[in-house]
Amino acid sequence: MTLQPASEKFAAPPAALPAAVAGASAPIRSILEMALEGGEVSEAEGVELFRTTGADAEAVYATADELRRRANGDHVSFVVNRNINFTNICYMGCRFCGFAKRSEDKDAEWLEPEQIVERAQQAWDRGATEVCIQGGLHPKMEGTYYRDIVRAIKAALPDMHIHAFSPFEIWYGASKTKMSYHDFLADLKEAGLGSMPGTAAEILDTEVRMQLTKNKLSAEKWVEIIRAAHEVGIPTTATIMYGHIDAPEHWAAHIRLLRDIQKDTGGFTELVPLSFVHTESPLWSQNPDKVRPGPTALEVDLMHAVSRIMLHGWIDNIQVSWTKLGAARAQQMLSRGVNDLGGTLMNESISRAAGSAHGQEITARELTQIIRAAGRVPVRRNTIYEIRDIYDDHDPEELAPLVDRQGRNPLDFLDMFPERSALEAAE
Ligand SMILES: C[S@@+](CC[C@H](N)C(=O)[O-])C[C@H]1O[C@@H](n2cnc3c(N)ncnc32)[C@H](O)[C@@H]1O
Ligand SMILES: Nc1c(NC[C@H](O)[C@H](O)[C@H](O)CO)[nH]c(=O)[nH]c1=O
Ligand SMILES: N[C@@H](Cc1ccc(O)cc1)C(=O)O
Ligand code: SF4
Repeated sequence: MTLQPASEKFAAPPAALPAAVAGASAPIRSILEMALEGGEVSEAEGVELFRTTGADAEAVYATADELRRRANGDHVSFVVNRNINFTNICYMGCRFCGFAKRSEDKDAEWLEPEQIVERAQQAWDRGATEVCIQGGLHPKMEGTYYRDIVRAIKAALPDMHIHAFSPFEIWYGASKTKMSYHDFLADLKEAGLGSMPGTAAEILDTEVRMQLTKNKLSAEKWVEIIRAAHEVGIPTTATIMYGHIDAPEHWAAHIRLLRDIQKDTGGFTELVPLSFVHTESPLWSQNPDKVRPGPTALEVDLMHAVSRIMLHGWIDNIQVSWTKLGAARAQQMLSRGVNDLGGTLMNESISRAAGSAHGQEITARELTQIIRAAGRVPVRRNTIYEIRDIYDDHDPEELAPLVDRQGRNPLDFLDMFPERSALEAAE
């Protein structure tokens, strides 16, 4: 991989301890001081940090904020992208998922390659640099469909970055075509796949996965596919879906596992903590006594902060998901170790299907306002975190104009998407 471990990019400058660390209890203070001196937080120490409250939790946030500042400075990034969920037809039966439908359901969807290309073209015309493509595991789909999608988009839009297909989809395509993960991935890369979402990770623990997904894609297979992707030169994101039947022990083990992989491959671009959205999730509605309705506010704060601390020097981009948390909470996460607000998305549907009400899209203008209001500098990036624009003019009225490829401001004409307006009107 060409991606360089962040530890080599940023030597840890000795700095004064954040004041809040002094207010922590002795055991927490010693873990945080060690982390601030460049030490590595172990899995057991991670669990301790996840269990903090009050002044201890404040010290964890201050440490995360300091490490974020050392790694990313004042920049907070985002990418202009569009989600294309080419089908929601899926029979895998993951119990947390509100997105999957059966073929006969009235809201079942299937997009042909021409329709996918049309959406990618509209996104390109609005200034998107990435399409983020994921779908259900349709029972009648050919394993070669994944490659067909990539080829069709690249033929029309050679410069569009294709960020697509979770390890679960790769497992499905490789099984259907009877190819090894390595060969299947190399084939996709050759067709033009740029990177992969590290979804389907959920909680990388066998017992938890038995209850969430009947272990259809095991933790070991998720890791094997991610390692194979990094090996063939496909970077991936990393995710953790938390706040259901999981506990701090699972979170610390999950994050340590991601760190171990990163030490070998350098292939992760970012971690995206995904709060479990319970409202329309069968997992919750069928077991409201045993399943938590998503993480508490404290858990959300700690997830972002402890991830930053445990991954420091290895995965230095911590993304908050505005679609799970909404804009206001996403902004608060900027003081919990977060340096990235993810994508504009244009058509978010997975969180919506699970009951989330934060809309299908956020404009780049809204993102820049959120970032500025937090006293940081908005930065537009591409998928692999190369900086494209820095909006360091702090007068909001004099924003550097964000202009699409036809010279229009792509951020202010949402009515170009009739399906969005119709859905939003129906809410
Ligand atoms: C819906 S799947 C689509 C791709 C592919 N079918 C898969 O499972 O990997 C993508 C991801 O959405 C997330 N997701 C699904 N339902 C969710 C929910 N109720 N709350 C939070 N995240 C959810 C999970 O992390 C899942 O891996
Ligand atoms: N957090 C969510 C994302 N994040 C992914 C980004 O939008 C982007 O694709 C990635 O950072 C690579 O550049 N996407 C979703 O669809 N839903 C989320 O909740
Ligand atoms: N975070 C994923 C994308 C994603 C996350 C959550 C979702 O519900 C859907 C998609 C990525 O790597 O790009
Ligand atoms: S999470 Fe993915 S694989 Fe599982 S049911 Fe939902 S769409 Fe299907």
